[in-house]
Amino acid sequence: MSEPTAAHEEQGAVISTQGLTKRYRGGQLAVEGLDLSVPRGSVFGFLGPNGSGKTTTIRMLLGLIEPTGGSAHVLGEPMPGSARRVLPHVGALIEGPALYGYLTGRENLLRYDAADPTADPRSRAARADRALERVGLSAAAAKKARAYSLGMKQRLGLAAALLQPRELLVLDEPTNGLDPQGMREIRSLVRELADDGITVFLSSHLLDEIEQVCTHTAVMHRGRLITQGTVAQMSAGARGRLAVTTPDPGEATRVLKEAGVADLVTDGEEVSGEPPHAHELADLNAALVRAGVRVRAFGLRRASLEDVFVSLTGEGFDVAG
Ligand SMILES: Nc1ncnc2c1ncn2[C@@H]1O[C@H](COP(=O)(O)OP(=O)(O)OP(=O)(O)O)[C@@H](O)[C@H]1O
Repeated sequence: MSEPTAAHEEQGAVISTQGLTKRYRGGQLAVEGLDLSVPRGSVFGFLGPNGSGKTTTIRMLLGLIEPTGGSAHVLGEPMPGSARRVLPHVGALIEGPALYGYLTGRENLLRYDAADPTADPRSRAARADRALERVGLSAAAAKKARAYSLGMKQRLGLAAALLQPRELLVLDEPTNGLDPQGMREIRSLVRELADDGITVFLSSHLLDEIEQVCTHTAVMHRGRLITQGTVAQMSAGARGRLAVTTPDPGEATRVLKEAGVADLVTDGEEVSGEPPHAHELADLNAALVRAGVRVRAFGLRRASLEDVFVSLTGEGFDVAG
């Protein structure tokens, strides 16, 4: 087994990949030349439409499949070569947890714990109870898992991933299929885990989810990385849109067009467009008022990750890869 590669951890990267590539046997190039760097302590959102290569990347990071090119380091060690040493420090939840419906939540956790050869049986019950408490399932611990909602099942899966202390949690689409309440629960749980110092790497095809919970993000498109950085940097990098709310959208559109505002879109009482570089926003507002347009609200809307994606790929976010 090789020694930890200090260089990767020195940079503070919990996950780093260099030219990571996967071509499936059928010839499908699922991931191509991926250079990823996940800082320690981040909540890292791995974002991309369905089919963009997220699950394939996660499976390579966890050593479940071999890359066909490039390399990956997790916790400073090469994967899949050091999987046996690395994986005990990594909690993972991919493709929903495997649960026995006829067992209670607590019994399911005891089973998971018993499957871990390094777990001391004498402290098993205490570990299961602590994990249940951490994910807010103590009150439902004695219920059969088949009576759990999807959100509760997902939290039980997280509890299983948290039986041992972890440095890194890898979650593949953790809120997929959940109702809004279930989504909120998982998101707040992710924030709590991050506050406890665990680095969280989660994949999602939901832009607002990444904006709500993540500090950093990497955006995939057709197997390639198109950008990565902090969520704040990314939104700041893309230009926001000028948005005017008015009961006179027709007249507002005319005035704004004359003032050089491009890509004007009217949606009910809101007119939005690309703010012109040369213009002071105050002058635009003054022009509207001079023309008799009644302005209810006027301002720049922060760019969303969707704006970033569209500006980088020229495609909407709903594309199937
Ligand atoms: N075992 C496999 N054999 C062949 N092709 C595969 C295999 N698994 C995935 N692919 C293909 O690789 C590409 C990337 O798939 P992947 O599942 O990694 O994307 P994803 O971003 O995770 O999407 P989703 O959210 O839909 O799972 C897709 O075109 C998919 O059809």
